[in-house]
Amino acid sequence: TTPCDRPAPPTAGLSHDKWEIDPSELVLLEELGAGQFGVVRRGRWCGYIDTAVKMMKEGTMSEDDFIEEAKVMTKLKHDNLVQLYGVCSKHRPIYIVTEYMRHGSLFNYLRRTSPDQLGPAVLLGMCIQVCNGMAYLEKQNYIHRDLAARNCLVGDGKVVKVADFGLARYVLDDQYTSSGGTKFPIKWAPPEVLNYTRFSSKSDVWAFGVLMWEVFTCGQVPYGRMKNSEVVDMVQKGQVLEKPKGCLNEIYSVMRACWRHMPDERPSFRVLMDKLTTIERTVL
Ligand SMILES: CN1CCN(C(=O)c2ccc(Nc3nc(-c4cccc(NC(=O)c5ccc(C(C)(C)C)cc5)c4)cn4ccnc34)cc2)CC1
Repeated sequence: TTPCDRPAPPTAGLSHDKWEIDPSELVLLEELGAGQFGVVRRGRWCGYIDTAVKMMKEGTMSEDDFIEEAKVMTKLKHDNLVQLYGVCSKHRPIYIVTEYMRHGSLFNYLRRTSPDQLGPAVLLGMCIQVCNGMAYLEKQNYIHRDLAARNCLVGDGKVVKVADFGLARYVLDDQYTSSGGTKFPIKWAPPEVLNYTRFSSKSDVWAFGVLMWEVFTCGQVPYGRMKNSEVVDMVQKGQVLEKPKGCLNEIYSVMRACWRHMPDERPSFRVLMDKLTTIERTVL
């Protein structure tokens, strides 16, 4: 069903798949950047809804599998998830249409915003918002597979939302999908993913710990300029990221809990929400 106020034709309910967007309802505007799949542009839908439109470069993703999954993704609704509005899949390249987030990725926002605007309370608030979105995905038994500050987005009023959840499953580039590949997000991966590619909500928790480190360092790159192979050795040996400068011990302890070697010993996102909101309420 289209939000364009034109009354949908009587057959719409039957033939029209509600996750399918009619490209004639979309006006494409400026380019926002390029990612794993190609160009992303801002768009206007039905003349009034701001959107981000990923134009999927041919051969970069398994399109039919993704279009099947899009039906499920459009049902995932939470204030801290970037909402998938739908897809334009009747032409090539296919478009993935989501809500628009005006300030871009959390990673770039942290690096470009002056530190006085990023006090501990603001940084903790950002982590809590990501944790909230991830706790909803965990409850839906939905694994992100590439949680990182680059895959979270910032909107009006410093709202932070998790983007591109589950999309990693449809990338065809094996430099990205295999843990030995040059584009695999090694620095956000726990031992069981490095060794067995075993993804779970507990591997998302490990990545969330690294995201917390990215936030409390205001956008530094984890493990600096270390090579992927050196990071793998370090993680296998149980060495983890150091406490960011000025980061409260209570907050660093939560990061450390996310980096426990055994997945089952890591807290769930539900438990992380309680830990982080308790710190916010009592310490900050
Ligand atoms: C004042 N500043 C000026 C500069 N600036 C911007 O240009 C800017 C403003 C808004 C932006 N918003 C969005 N940008 C994007 C965007 C832009 C470029 C690339 C991407 N990401 C991708 O294309 C992408 C991400 C992840 C993945 C895998 C599957 C690997 C996980 C594959 C592909 C997203 C998506 N969005 C979804 C909702 N809102 C946005 C992005 C950039 C930010 C504000």
